[in-house]
Amino acid sequence: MDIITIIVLTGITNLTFALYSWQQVSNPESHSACKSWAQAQFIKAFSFIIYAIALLNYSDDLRLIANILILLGCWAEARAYSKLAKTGLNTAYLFAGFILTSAIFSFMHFTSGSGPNHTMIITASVLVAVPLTINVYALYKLSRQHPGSLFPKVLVTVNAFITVLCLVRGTLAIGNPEYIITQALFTNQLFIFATFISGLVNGIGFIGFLKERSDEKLCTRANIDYLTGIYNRQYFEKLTKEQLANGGAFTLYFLDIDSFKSVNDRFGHATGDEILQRFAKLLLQQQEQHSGLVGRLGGEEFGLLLPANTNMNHSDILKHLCKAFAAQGEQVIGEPMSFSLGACSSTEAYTVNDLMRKADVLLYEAKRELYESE
Ligand SMILES: Nc1nc2c(ncn2[C@@H]2O[C@H](COP(=O)(O)OP(=O)(O)OP(=O)(O)O)[C@@H](O)[C@H]2O)c(=O)[nH]1
Repeated sequence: MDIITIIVLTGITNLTFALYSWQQVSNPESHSACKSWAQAQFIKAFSFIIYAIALLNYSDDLRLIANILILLGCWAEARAYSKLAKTGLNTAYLFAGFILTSAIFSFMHFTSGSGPNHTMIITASVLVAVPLTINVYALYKLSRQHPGSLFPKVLVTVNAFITVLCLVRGTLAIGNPEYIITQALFTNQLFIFATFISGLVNGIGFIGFLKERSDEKLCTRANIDYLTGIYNRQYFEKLTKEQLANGGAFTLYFLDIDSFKSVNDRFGHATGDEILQRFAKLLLQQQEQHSGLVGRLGGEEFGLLLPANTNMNHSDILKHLCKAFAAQGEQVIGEPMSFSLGACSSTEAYTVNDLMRKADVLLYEAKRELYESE
């Protein structure tokens, strides 16, 4: 296929990906890197179209502009991948990289003689390989962060491939005046075609990864209690059921904050919310320390599942929780807070419903005793 046709096709591919990811920017589940990536694709699409026009019109000035835009697009893409993988690479450094590579490119452009020539192929190939190497680094980090996902692996492979291809192309052009972009050399055509295919795979990989992440976020959100950030009743029940089905030995505790209505009535709903959040935080600490499981069952009622073989006695864990919650109450409302509990061991129930019902009955009895003693 003709080189200019492939360049135009590459531009159209970039434009399609740019429009798609730009549309995703408003999706609340989407990643902030989506916007940077869309910007990079717009710049690349524009630059390839300009490049094709420059070659058709034999315009050196347009070719310079197109090449600088290609460099900008590549650095913008490196910025998007750096954001995605949280490499910590500052945008200012990446922008400085763009300015430096553009300055080198412009200098080579004006000193290498008119028209497309092999010196410019060497220069462009080496300079574009710099942001591409940053892409490879960022995407390698991303694939380490998401070992279960195929998309970062595809992205790192395709970016590594195109980086090597750039360097091979640059090396082939050294000392070979025949090597000009418009020449129908097989390796030249192959390079342009490989760029097109890589751009295609790159876009599919990025969009696939974004989609996977947003699905994951939605799924997590559906399982999390909005106020406290811990599992909601439905998911807590599901995980408890799984533990029971797997023959796990544990005790399920139902914890209910005492006189919570009066906190709302006296100090306001926002203070009540804060108490709930602080209690959930204390429970989360127990989950982490003792490989347990916590969830908000509704209102001011929480579930805590502790494995039978914790490194600390269950009653000591609960005493510690009581003390910590009383202290939180002192801090927020100037009075100690307390909770009542009901418990059921996995050896005393066959189904999760049975387990929860037994814990609930004991919790109800504990509450009754509390009111009788007051
Ligand atoms: N601030 C706040 N209050 C909530 C939330 N969900 C439920 N509540 C309130 O929690 C209160 C629960 O009242 P009760 O069931 O009587 O609980 P209590 O006052 O702790 O009484 P006992 O459980 O019997 O000790 C109600 O006033 C609900 O409006 C929430 O998300 N935030």
